[in-house]
Amino acid sequence: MAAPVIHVEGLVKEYRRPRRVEGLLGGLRTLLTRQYVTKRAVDGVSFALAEGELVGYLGPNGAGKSTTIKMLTGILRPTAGSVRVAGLVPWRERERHARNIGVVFGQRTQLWWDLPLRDSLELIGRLYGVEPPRHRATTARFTELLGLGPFLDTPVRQLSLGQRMRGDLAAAMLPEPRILFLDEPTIGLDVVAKERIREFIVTRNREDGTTIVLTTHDLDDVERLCRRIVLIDGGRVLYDGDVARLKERYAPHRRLVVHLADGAAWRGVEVPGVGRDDGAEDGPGAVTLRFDPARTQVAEVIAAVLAGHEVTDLSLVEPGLESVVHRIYASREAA
Ligand SMILES: Nc1ncnc2c1ncn2[C@@H]1O[C@H](COP(=O)(O)OP(=O)(O)OP(=O)(O)O)[C@@H](O)[C@H]1O
Repeated sequence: MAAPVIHVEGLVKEYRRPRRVEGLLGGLRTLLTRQYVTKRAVDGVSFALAEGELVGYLGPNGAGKSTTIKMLTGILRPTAGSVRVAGLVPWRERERHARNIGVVFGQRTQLWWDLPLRDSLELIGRLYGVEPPRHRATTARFTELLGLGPFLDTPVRQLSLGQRMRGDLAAAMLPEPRILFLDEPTIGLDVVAKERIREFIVTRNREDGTTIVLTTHDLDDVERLCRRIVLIDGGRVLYDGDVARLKERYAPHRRLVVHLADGAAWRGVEVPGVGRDDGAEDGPGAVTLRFDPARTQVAEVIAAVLAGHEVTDLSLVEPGLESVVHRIYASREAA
């Protein structure tokens, strides 16, 4: 990898909270004795991102995602470990760092609540000192791509969540940052708004080479946008790599759904390693087979099915990321 644009090494963040003792006397004791409980939210996370990567940073609730992002954006100072983003230490060189990054938090807005969206975008250009002609051109391009036109003159407080999110994304990208942090950018949006936002993210990454770190619980976002994911739980990295390889590792099987012609009976297939999928909820006239594509070729399975049956339809089902990730979380909980 060329020199990474984000380099995280042994990152640790501990939160310290006063230990609470119940009751009035307990409250007094809390104040007097000042005992603390320490919560290690991030526990030795390391990863490196090359310029232009688009990575999903995933994990269940409380895994430590937001805490990591807060350290990468310079909001929080780590307890231990190191972070460099575009060569800077985020919490130490906050102002210079802020010029390199864009941040969108799905639940909050950075737009001016009382101003029309158009004015917010204009102000951002001035704040970041973007040359006016360039700013006008970028605003026009993003207005078109994100469909902002119909509500540019509406005060931000009157925008729907989907409209506001599109406005927030435009605002974050107008200064053309090298790195974009997106925290749940599609939360609560309808499918059309989600798609528009995903398209915009992909385009910024491909066309402008923006490095993007995406935190989301929506695995459709990840399937659509990311080749690589970093999966964390309990503050530690569980997996870092290709989405495709993750599926191969945790869900190696494929499924072939066979729809039999009216009245045809299922007589089975004699191919080693191919069997009926016990977990599948087959409707009438449908049979689901399960096989490992590393051992058995799909063409072989199909040929065997067709040789012994009259079939109206066949469909091959790839494992979804959702089921793979659920399986990983569940195996962690059971451990
Ligand atoms: N300010 C804080 N003080 C104390 N503990 C905190 C604080 N912020 C987060 N935590 C704890 O740190 C852990 C990690 O929290 P974090 O918000 O980073 O998780 P997350 O992966 O972003 O979760 P979610 O998906 O629910 O947003 C959790 O156990 C959380 O309760």
